[in-house]
Amino acid sequence: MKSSLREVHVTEAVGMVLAHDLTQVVPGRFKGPRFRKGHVIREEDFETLLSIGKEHIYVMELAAGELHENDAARRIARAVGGPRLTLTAPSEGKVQLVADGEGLLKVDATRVHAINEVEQAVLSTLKTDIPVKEGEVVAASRVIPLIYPVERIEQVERIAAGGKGPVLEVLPFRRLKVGVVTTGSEIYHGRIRDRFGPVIQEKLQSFGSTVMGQTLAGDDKGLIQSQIRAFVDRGADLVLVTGGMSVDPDDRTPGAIASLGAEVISYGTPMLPGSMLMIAYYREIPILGLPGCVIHDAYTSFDLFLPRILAGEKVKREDIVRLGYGGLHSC
Ligand SMILES: Nc1nc2c(c(=O)[nH]1)N[C@H]1C(S)=C(S)[C@@H](COP(=O)(O)OP(=O)(O)OC[C@H]3O[C@@H](n4cnc5c(N)ncnc54)[C@H](O)[C@@H]3O)O[C@H]1N2
Ligand code: MOO
Repeated sequence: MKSSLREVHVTEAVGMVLAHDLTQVVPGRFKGPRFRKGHVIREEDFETLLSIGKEHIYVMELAAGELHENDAARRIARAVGGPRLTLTAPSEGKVQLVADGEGLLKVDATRVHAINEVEQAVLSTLKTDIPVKEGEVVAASRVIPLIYPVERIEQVERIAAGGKGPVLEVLPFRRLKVGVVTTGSEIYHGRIRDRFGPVIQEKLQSFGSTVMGQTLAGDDKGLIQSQIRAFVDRGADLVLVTGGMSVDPDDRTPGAIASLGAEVISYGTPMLPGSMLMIAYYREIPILGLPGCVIHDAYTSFDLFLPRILAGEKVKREDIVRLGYGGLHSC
């Protein structure tokens, strides 16, 4: 049997039950459901219904193998939503996935693309690897028609289940102890005031991590190395080395980190600002060489990688290489 969708003029529809949400748009003031699915039409609704362009309403009977848009949207959202995500109730046929707490959003773009290949299924997400806050909407699902074939939803469900882990999830941030080694003879000798410390302190604090200490190393390679080692020995989960990242002969940070015996993932990142960033691992602890721009630019390559490190991910060479495309922010 095929579903039936019978059209009834609003003035004839008193006592009938709405089959879907009806949207009102008042530009600049309101966009949302004016009447909800399940609402029983009353005479006093006529004027409003006609003013939002609804001369007819629909009486719907679903056949076997068919789903109401709300149920279809709910099933897509359930199929893709992983840990630390909650679903909202459908509204205007749309279900939202909301972060339960702050963390790093992971989205499997390949499966999102495959799901959107399914005719008239919609899964719209934020981009992967961004930090999200508690209560933030990270994705939404819906289908375009009011009545949707169940076999297409089953196709969506197969795609969602056919990969490693969920399509979407939020990884919690770990609370790290962070050591800061500040290079530069101008800081060491007190010629200028250090401006890295406060910036780093604030960024880490906003993620719930703490700076366990900051030491000054001048431009002395041996001192930079011993201070990094000392932080690692004292249990640092991350060491940030500030300044001295450019090509000047007395900029010693990259050389100091490399000759520690650290595994250097990259010195140089195709994102601006932050192209002189260095990422290395020493005894499994991430060591980041931070360029001067971190002091004055609100969003650099450091801000892109920090949330991933806080979520416990190890940065790989390919993560860095891929940053160039779309990586020009400001410089
Ligand atoms: N010839 C080239 N020049 C530069 C290149 C390049 O590839 N070739 N890259 C540019 C980019 S991009 C950046 S970013 C900077 C990297 O600078 P550094 O990280 O080496 O920073 P410094 O040279 O040590 O200092 C630059 C500037 O910032 C002041 N500074 C440093 N540390 C602190 C601190 N803790 N508190 C306050 N101020 C600090 C320092 O005194 C300098 O004035 O290189 C570009 N140049
Ligand atoms: O590391 Mo540099 O900003 O690209 O500012």
